[in-house]
Amino acid sequence: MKILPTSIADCSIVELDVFGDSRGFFMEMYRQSRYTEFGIDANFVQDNYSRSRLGTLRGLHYQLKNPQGKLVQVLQGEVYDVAVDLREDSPTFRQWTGVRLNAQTPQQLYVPPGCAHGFYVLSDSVDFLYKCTADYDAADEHVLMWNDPQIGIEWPMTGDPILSEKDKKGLPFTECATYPAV
Ligand SMILES: Cc1cn([C@H]2C[C@H](O)[C@@H](COP(=O)(O)OP(=O)(O)O[C@H]3O[C@@H](C)C(=O)[C@@H](O)[C@H]3O)O2)c(=O)[nH]c1=O
Repeated sequence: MKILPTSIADCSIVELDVFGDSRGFFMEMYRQSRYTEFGIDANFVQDNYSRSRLGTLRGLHYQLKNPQGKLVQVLQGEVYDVAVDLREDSPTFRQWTGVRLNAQTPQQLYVPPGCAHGFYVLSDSVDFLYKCTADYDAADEHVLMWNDPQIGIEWPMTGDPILSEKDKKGLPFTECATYPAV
């Protein structure tokens, strides 16, 4: 296992060890003690699985009162995965990072609490699995507009993305509540 930094503070790429043999392969997808040892000291309480079709964009989501750290991974297909730092006291406040995640490369992205998260689907379909450090709370969910010009995410996209009704109503950064400095 290896941890690679991204341009966002505390947001890291996790490279997983894969053990291949004549039967196929084996990999550990999460072991709390190892992640803690490697600096991802998180207590995950919920696992989510979604399937999305080509051209779908989910996000950019965050919970304000109960922020969720997320450990995300693609089981089938490929996405462009994005985190936007909304922590006012972070050195990378207002910045974004994007990483291609696919099933062929055994990688995860750890998105710390205090970031908005979203992904864009680059393959015919995507199976997306992720762990969260806080329970989902629909009443606490906020959506940052995926194409906010002030954030300026460079999505590798052609044409208009497929969005949920909720994500179509995402707010521009200037109207989004952020995480105050503590
Ligand atoms: C996220 C979530 C949704 N749901 C329900 C609510 C709704 O009826 C249905 C679909 O929800 P959504 O449209 O919000 O699903 P989705 O757009 O996939 O939401 C997810 O997007 C990615 C980018 C994230 O970062 C996640 O944290 C999560 O917000 O599933 C739950 O029951 N539990 C959950 O944890």
